Amino acid sequence: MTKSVQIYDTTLRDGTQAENFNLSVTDKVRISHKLDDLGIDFIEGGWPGSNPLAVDFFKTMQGQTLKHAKLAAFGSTRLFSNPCEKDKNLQALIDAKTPVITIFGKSWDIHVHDALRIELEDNLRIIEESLAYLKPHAENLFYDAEHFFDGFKKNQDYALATLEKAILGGAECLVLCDTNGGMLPHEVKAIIECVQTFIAGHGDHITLGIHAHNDSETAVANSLLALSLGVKQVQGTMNGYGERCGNANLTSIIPALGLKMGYTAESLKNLDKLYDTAMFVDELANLPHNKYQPYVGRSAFAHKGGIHVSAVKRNPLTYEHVEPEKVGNFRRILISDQAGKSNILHKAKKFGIELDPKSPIAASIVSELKELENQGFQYEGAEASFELLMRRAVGTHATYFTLKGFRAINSKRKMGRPPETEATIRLEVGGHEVHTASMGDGPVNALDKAMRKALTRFYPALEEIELVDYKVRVLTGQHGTGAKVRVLVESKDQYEQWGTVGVSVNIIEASWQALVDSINYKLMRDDQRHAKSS
Ligand SMILES: CC(=O)SCCNC(=O)CCNC(=O)[C@H](O)C(C)(C)COP(=O)(O)OP(=O)(O)OC[C@H]1O[C@@H](n2cnc3c(N)ncnc32)[C@H](O)[C@@H]1OP(=O)(O)O
Ligand SMILES: CC(=O)C(=O)O
Repeated sequence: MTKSVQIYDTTLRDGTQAENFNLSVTDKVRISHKLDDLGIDFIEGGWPGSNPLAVDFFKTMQGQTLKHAKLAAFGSTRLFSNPCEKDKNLQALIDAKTPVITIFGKSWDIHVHDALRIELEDNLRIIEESLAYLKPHAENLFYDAEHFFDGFKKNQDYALATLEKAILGGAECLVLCDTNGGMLPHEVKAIIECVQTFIAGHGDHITLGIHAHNDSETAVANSLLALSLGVKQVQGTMNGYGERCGNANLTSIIPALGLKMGYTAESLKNLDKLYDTAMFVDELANLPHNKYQPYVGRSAFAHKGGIHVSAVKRNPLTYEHVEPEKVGNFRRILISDQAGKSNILHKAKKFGIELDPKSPIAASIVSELKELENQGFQYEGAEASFELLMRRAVGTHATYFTLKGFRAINSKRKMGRPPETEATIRLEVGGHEVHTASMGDGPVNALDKAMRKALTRFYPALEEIELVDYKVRVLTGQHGTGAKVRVLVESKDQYEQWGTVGVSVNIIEASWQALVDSINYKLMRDDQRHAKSS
């Protein structure tokens, strides 16, 4: 028998309660369509009683069509001092004109006394009355029982009484919230079973949902457990964004339901869009992607240890719990001091380098790599430098220029005035000697400019290179300003982006190595492209 589940995404509401996670109306609209493409069933767009941005968003969405998802507006029960028809929050929910309305109410007695400062009976009234008032305005009416688990542990009868009032008010789904995120899986089971027995007497049209926060790192586990017990709706956010430590991460829950638990839902038909959706949300929120995230992280299927790589190449099941393609992710093989021959052979194939597994060159590349990594080089983020290293080892590299000497001068003449920097360089290119100079914002910038000035005469395509990132890392184990540094340079042209690395006790020398690799890589790739097209 197939089991169905409703996926309710609150990235646009609870997600935006996360520190540094902010979205404009346009971002929210774009994310809504992306979530709809993924097949999310319900998209909670915001709290219209809270801010004008949420109101604008719902207005904008009134003119848009979603293929599958239903939009939900979120708010609270009415203020005790207001009758429903005068409560601004309830009016804003109606004005949002969404097919779904979700309101939260208090389940925990201390919240009623200390946060709302009203009597327990009065809270029961506002829950029932608010829901009953909203009922005619919503196709689906959901009730978020805030702090349900904590409330249940402290005063079970009262927590259940709030649910009863929500049912009487007309809520069709009672969403049990672990608002403080403190619940552990073994506690969740007993509470859900008790609630299931309680609601069984109220007809089978009432369903349960779960909304878990991640303060104990158990939001996904608690949600999956709840679903396995028969809960029908799961609420969460993309990449787990949310108040404090975040919400249950739908990018982990959705694939678990589809690939491991035998559920059906629209988004489970589109699992291969999950990685792309997760990246899209990070991109619009302008937050760095968490590469270590399960399923959708860039490292989720990145194999580093030689033993792992060797086995994965023979059978991916040996070190992968699911196929990366199923969630739109892909397998990566990393190069580091933990690599073995299998990592090297994999890269050789990827770079189009012929390398006999039995040849001593493969083994010598592994030892050279380990020696260089020991000196501080790191190739995980500098694959272009590694490709050049491999080509030098097999003898298929080209020499585009030779250094005859460079000088970088940094002169500071007065306190409070910026220094002046200048670099001169002498290179030999195809039998010609070139000698150029350039000023720069700093010695590395001046050197980069002087080198390009010298080379673009011979290789005009170098003008296409853009330096997109320049990172310096002081390597531990050495002293203060005499420490070794590792420089990582990220470059791009119209075709691709590539990383190169340099290491030295001298930051200019380390930068020079990374810049030279970047230029050599560009020229090599252009040659390969020309060879292919001719
Ligand atoms: C568990 C959750 O994540 S719930 C969602 C939480 N999200 C947010 O708070 C973000 C949006 N919030 C807001 O924009 C504002 O807090 C508003 C507009 C909702 C309220 O703003 P203000 O009126 O200035 O009050 P404030 O921010 O101090 O919130 C406390 C008020 O909410 C009331 N309140 C809190 N929960 C509820 C509830 N479930 N039902 C009714 N009222 C509630 C409190 O009683 C208090 O009102 P009071 O001072 O009249 O007693
Ligand atoms: C409703 C909600 O966001 C919570 O209880 O966490």
